[in-house]
Amino acid sequence: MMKFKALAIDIDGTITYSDRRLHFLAAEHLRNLGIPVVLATGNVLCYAAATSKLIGLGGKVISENGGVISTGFDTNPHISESMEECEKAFSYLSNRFDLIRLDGDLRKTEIALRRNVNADDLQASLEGAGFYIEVIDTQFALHIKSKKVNKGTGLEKMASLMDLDVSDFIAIGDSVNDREMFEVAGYGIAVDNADPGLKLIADHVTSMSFGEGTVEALQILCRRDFF
Ligand SMILES: O=C(O)COP(=O)(O)O
Ligand SMILES: [Mg+2]
Repeated sequence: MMKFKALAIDIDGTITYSDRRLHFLAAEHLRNLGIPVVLATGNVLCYAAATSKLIGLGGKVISENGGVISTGFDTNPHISESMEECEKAFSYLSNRFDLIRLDGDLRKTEIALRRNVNADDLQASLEGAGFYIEVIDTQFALHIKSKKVNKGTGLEKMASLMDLDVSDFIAIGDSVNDREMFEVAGYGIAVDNADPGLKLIADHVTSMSFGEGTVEALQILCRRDFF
């Protein structure tokens, strides 16, 4: 059995309850795992970094769906150049839909929206408009994001910064924005509340949901010596 060297794990819907409250037992299991743990989220850097600090992890985070990557607290993040096209797509869509932006000016590389409109309708409206942009729904927010940037490209970048191969990682997640991370990691685990499409590409699906699913996954990984 190949030994994995690190874990990349989603935040919302994976180490939380359904209402985004942190699942303390999942956090404790992550803290005691004994290998590097990278938090990978669609949320902003300060959210990801604070979560890493409060859990007791080392500050390695992938935020904004791979757009902003940090290898530790108080280090300069790696920021993708994708906000300009997202802003153009947002302006184009704002003329057609009632869009409500989230996170104010905290976001550097993509735009998050309240889920008051349907992502598929926004995506359909962009077809033929010449944007290399996608609109995804994570069940927590809509994201207007570059197709060039995702948690998979973020994990590849993080792996190279950690002198690891991306296949050295196990990935755990719940949503459509975890797909590319599963595609590049060596092993992918979906919690039971996960998006059906993510479950189809996962190597394992837990029987439990949300944070309980992550506790179940980490117990299995440790019991079967995956690390
Ligand atoms: O920011 C979101 O929409 C969801 O965040 P997540 O990637 O941590 O689940
Ligand atoms: Mg999630």
